[in-house]
Amino acid sequence: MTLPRVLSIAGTDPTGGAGIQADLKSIAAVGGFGMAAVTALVAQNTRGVRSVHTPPPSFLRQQLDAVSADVRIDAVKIGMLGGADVVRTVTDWLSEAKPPIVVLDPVMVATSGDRLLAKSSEDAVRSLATVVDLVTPNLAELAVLTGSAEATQWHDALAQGRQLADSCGVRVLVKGGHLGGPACPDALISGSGSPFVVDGPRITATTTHGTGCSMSSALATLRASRGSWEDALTETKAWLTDSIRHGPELHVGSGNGPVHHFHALYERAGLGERAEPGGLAEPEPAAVAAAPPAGPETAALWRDTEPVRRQIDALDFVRGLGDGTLAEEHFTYYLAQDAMYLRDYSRALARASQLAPTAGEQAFWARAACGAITEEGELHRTWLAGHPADPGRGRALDAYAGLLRESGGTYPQLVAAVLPCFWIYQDVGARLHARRTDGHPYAAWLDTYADPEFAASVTTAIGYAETALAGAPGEERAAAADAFAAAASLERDFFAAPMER
Ligand SMILES: Nc1ncnc2c1ncn2[C@@H]1O[C@H](COP(=O)(O)OP(=O)(O)OP(=O)(O)O)[C@@H](O)[C@H]1O
Ligand SMILES: Cc1ncc(COP(=O)(O)O)c(N)n1
Repeated sequence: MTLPRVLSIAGTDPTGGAGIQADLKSIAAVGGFGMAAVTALVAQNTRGVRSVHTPPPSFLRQQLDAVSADVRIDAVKIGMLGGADVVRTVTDWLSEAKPPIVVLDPVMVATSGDRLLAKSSEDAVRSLATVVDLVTPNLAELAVLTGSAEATQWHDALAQGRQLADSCGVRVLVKGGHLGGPACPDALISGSGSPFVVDGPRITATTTHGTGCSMSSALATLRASRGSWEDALTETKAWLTDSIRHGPELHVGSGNGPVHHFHALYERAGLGERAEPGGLAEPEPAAVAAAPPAGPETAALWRDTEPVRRQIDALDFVRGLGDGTLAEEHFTYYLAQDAMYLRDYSRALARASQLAPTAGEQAFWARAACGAITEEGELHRTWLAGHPADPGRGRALDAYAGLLRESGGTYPQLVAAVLPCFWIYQDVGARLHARRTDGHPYAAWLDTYADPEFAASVTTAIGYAETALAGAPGEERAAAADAFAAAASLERDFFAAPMER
């Protein structure tokens, strides 16, 4: 049988993990012949997007016509479109070329948090969704397409998928990649039948750059060769899960790395780094790495606080917390202060939710505000129940609470002020956790801050900070950078306080 000839219409990623480069690898990996028409040239890497160059839509049309005039196209995958005139060009071409299978991955925002579709073009993408066979939004894109808040629960995501399927008369793939928890389900929703759900484990690796691109092109290819969407999804899911799992073997980039599209082929050929004997080890080191910056703004914040972060690492308190030699008296004092801090911190997060410009950010900060006093607070309540202490508010605590109160003037400043408590904690927690020994006395603390779910929310917070800072006027941006630096120093003082009393 002829290999399916599959055309990707998408943007580029020069690091090869997302966009057209990922599409071509996916199509080849699952048994198709890949072709590509470029919508936009994107200067990006595994850490984020730097800039986008969009050639005239008439030139995209020439590319599309050149392909359809010569090649019988078995399936099309559409990815990044960038703007409404590009969406129109693709829609017009589809109505003339009439490819038999069309999958639309409605790319709007990259994993790094950078926008890849102008906000004003969201309606155009919604109309394009009515003329394709399958739409594969992630949870944030599903929320935009249905005009809802981003789903945090699987059943809400399914309800939004159903809403989109009904309103656009299209088949929808609801993807659980952005949900918390150990599972990563995906579901096909169409017509009035029940969803076709394929379960998969969540891999604790950061190699998830381009998963949406890879998935949609593999689905287009396998739908063409297998003949049913259900079979295509089942096969795509198994292949993609393994590709994410093997991603860390590639060592590409320091941000969210690519998946290993050809892991099975390379393994058979004995190429590249091999999986651990005895099976595929969960990539622990990737799971405990510090979250990367989301772009130039957060990269600058992180770089400028390096000296303070080194001081934190050198503190006796932090060293003792890491190797378990810290006296209980100091840990108890620290946790008692931290329990009070979390109440203040939660109020600052709630204020960030109040000022948030988008519903997604509003929900995220509100959840974080709640989590600070419920989940994180639980750790404190459990320890302090067995180690009663009533030390009163220390100086470092008051200074930190003061900074959080005073930084509430603008959204970028407030987000910058709350960010170190996410980012530095995850960085310190993850590195200490990596050296954690059995029977460690402070294991519960280390586990909380090295948790992949916490790491995911840190990445989200960094992404929101990047967007807020990038869009802020110069003066606000400077105030935000000051707030981040001040909060980082107060993190250091807070860790130093128990032993300096
Ligand atoms: N950590 C993970 N472990 C296992 N599967 C994952 C993980 N992250 C994403 N996936 C899977 O990858 C596919 C793409 O889902 P996701 O929700 O990440 O899409 P996306 O956000 O569009 O992707 P992209 O990161 O390219 O924008 C889905 O099948 C999802 O279940
Ligand atoms: C050209 C292009 N298309 C799509 C994505 C989304 O992929 P991700 O969300 O994994 O960054 C991207 N980064 N670049």
